[in-house]
Amino acid sequence: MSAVLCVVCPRVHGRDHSLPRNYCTQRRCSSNKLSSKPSFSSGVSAYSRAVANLSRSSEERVYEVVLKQAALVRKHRRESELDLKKPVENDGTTTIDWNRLNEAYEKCREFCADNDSTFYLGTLLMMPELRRAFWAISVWCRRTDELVDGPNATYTTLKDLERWEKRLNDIFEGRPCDVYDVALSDTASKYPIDAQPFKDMIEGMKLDLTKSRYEDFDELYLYCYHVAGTVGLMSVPVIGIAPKSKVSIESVYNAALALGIANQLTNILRDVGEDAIRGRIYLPQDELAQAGLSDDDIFCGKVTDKWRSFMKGQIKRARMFYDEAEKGISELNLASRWAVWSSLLLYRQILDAIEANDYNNFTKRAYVAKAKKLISLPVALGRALKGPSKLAS
Ligand SMILES: CC(C)=CCC/C(C)=C/CC/C(C)=C/CC/C(C)=C/[C@@H]1[C@@H](COP(=O)(O)OP(=O)(O)O)[C@]1(C)CC/C=C(\C)CC/C=C(\C)CCC=C(C)C
Ligand SMILES: [Mn+2]
Repeated sequence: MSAVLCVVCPRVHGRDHSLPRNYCTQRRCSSNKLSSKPSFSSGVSAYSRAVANLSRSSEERVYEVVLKQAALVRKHRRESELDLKKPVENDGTTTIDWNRLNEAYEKCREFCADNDSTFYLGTLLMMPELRRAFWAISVWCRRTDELVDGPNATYTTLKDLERWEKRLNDIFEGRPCDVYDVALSDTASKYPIDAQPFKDMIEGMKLDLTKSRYEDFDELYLYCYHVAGTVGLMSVPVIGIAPKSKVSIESVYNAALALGIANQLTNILRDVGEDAIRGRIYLPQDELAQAGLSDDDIFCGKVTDKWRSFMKGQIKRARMFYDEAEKGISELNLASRWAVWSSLLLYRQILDAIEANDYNNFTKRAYVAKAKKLISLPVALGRALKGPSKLAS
């Protein structure tokens, strides 16, 4: 075993890199390191914490979130087994306004159908109760993104995002502010979802207000975690892990995280031209330089051989994250596997469309035709019907 440059992150690992994905194994190593460390809450100063954070890779920092989310699931399972967390029964003093709740979810459905048609199609393949939860989560994500990407984004300040975070706390504490929040508040009360990934998404949007370049993939990975990997972490507690699954909860969360990252890398590659118009380049600067490309080449938007070759590498990396995500889908509850497979297959096809456009993502939008989307659905169903892996991880 020799030290080899990682194909995904820019570091050198002492691992057998004949494995298709080494970053995952590397992540496991860091999990060992993390679990043997004293907890940060045990008297370490904020300064040392900041220094410790600087010396850790983005993957290590994100993996720490994964460990915490997995620990929460374990705690929730224990509590349910002990019957400590009985669903709150209505004692007659609280009246649930079912009409208002149904209206709220209906509003979310409309919003999701209008703004995120690919994910909306996926939700239609879920059971009605889960579908509603996903509409509520999806609407919150889209509205959060709109704060920094929507028509009024130029007026959004860090203060606004802080207010948005306070409002999130209210949602989780059962004090919804508007009709869409009513639905998310209800979803948060029904599923063991944690506010952390939602807060982390808001942090990602803060990055969008302050940052328009990413030095290397490590920086970009952290951005992708914030704006998209978080969606994977929000989703697992709603979908649930198959009772027969023998793999660790962490590995399922890792796969969900990978799906979010893969989707975001795909978004980035699809939107290079649109982002450049807004002065944003979500591509690793060091890799652009290695390919002999500069910001000006992106702003000029000329498809050259250098660009094609650079794009091939970026597409390859995005596909690796999809491969990582695939490994976890069969561990999810059967009722949602079809939806997850579909959304993965549909989104991944955008990468094929970029190739079909001869890598012109400056002026041509890569899109997947409706017929192609529909053909993917039975393929997704076939894959979904395969059960959890027999081997424990
Ligand atoms: C084990 C395993 C594989 C589990 C699967 C877990 C799972 C369901 C993961 C979902 C991952 C997912 C769909 C991530 C979305 C990532 C994404 C596209 C984020 C976008 C951010 C910013 O994008 P940008 O501004 O660059 O691009 P636009 O041009 O604006 O699009 C987002 C826009 C954030 C908003 C995200 C959403 C609206 C997506 C919400 C999706 C869900 C809640 C999941 C729906 C899941 C299914 C299966 C249908
Ligand atoms: Mn956006």
